[in-house]
Amino acid sequence: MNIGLTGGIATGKSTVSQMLVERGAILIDADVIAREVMEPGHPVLLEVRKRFGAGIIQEDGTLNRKKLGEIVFSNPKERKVLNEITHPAIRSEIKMRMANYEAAQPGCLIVVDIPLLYESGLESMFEQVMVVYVPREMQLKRLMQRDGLTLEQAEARVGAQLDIERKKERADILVDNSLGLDKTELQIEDFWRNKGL
Ligand SMILES: CC(C)(COP(=O)(O)OP(=O)(O)OC[C@H]1O[C@@H](n2cnc3c(N)ncnc32)[C@H](O)[C@@H]1O)[C@@H](O)C(=O)NCCC(=O)NCCS
Ligand SMILES: Nc1ncnc2c1ncn2[C@@H]1O[C@H](COP(=O)(O)OP(=O)(O)OP(=O)(O)O)[C@@H](O)[C@H]1O
Repeated sequence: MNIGLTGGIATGKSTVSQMLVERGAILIDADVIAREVMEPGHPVLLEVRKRFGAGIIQEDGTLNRKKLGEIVFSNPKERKVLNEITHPAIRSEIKMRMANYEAAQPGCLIVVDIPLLYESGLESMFEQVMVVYVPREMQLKRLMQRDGLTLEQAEARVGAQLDIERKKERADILVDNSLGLDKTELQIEDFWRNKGL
C-alpha cells in the first residue's frame, strides 16, 4: 500500500511524515533524493553546472544551494530548466525505491513525500494522495521563521508552487496542520487506524 504526501513548502510535510514513520510507515523523501542527485560526481550535477555555469559550484565541488536557489526561485524560465534536468532522475529513483520496498515489505505503508507532486502530475503513481494544509499566511510565517527568510524571499518560494488552496481541493486525504501538533497527531492516528478499510 502506498500514499503520496504533499502540501506546500513549510506546511508540515516532514512533521506529518515523521508521525507516520513513528507508526511503522516506510518513508521515501523526494527532497533527500533531490540532494543525492546534486552530490559531486553525479551526472545530474554535471548537467546543472553545464547549464548554470561553474559559478554555482563551490570550491570544494559541492553545489552552492543558496546561489542556485536565488536564481531559480526568482525566475520561472530558469526554474523550468532546472526541473527538466533534475526531475526525471528524481522520479525514476522514487519508482525504483517504491518497487524495492513493495517487494521486500509487502503490506507495509509506503509514504512518498513529494513537494511538487501535483505540479509534476504524479498522482497516478499513488493509491491516494495526502495533502498537509495550512492557510497561505501561516505558511509564509512558518517558512520565514524556520529558514530565516524575508517576506519577499518566502513569497518567491511559495509562488513557485501550485497554490495550497488548489492542492487542498484535490486531496484524497486532507490533514489540517494549522492548529497545535496534538491536533495534527489526532488526525494521523485516525488515518492510521482506518487505513486498511
Ligand atoms: C534550488 C535548490 C538548489 C535550493 O536548495 P535549498 O537548500 O535552498 O532548498 P531545499 O532543496 O531544501 O528545498 C526546500 C523546498 O523548496 C521547494 N522547492 C525546491 N525546488 C523547487 C522547485 N524546483 N520548484 C518549486 N519548489 C521547489 C520544495 O518545497 C522544497 O521542499 C534545490 O531546491 C533544488 O535542487 N531544487 C531542484 C530539485 C527539486 O525540484 N526539488 C524539489 C522537489 S523534489
Ligand atoms: N502544527 C504546527 N504548529 C506549529 N508549528 C508547526 C506545526 N507543524 C509544523 N510546524 C513548524 O513549521 C515549520 C514547517 O514544518 P515542516 O518542516 O514539517 O514543513 P515541510 O512541509 O516539510 O517543509 P519543506 O517543504 O520545506 O520540506 C517547521 O519549523 C515546523 O517545526
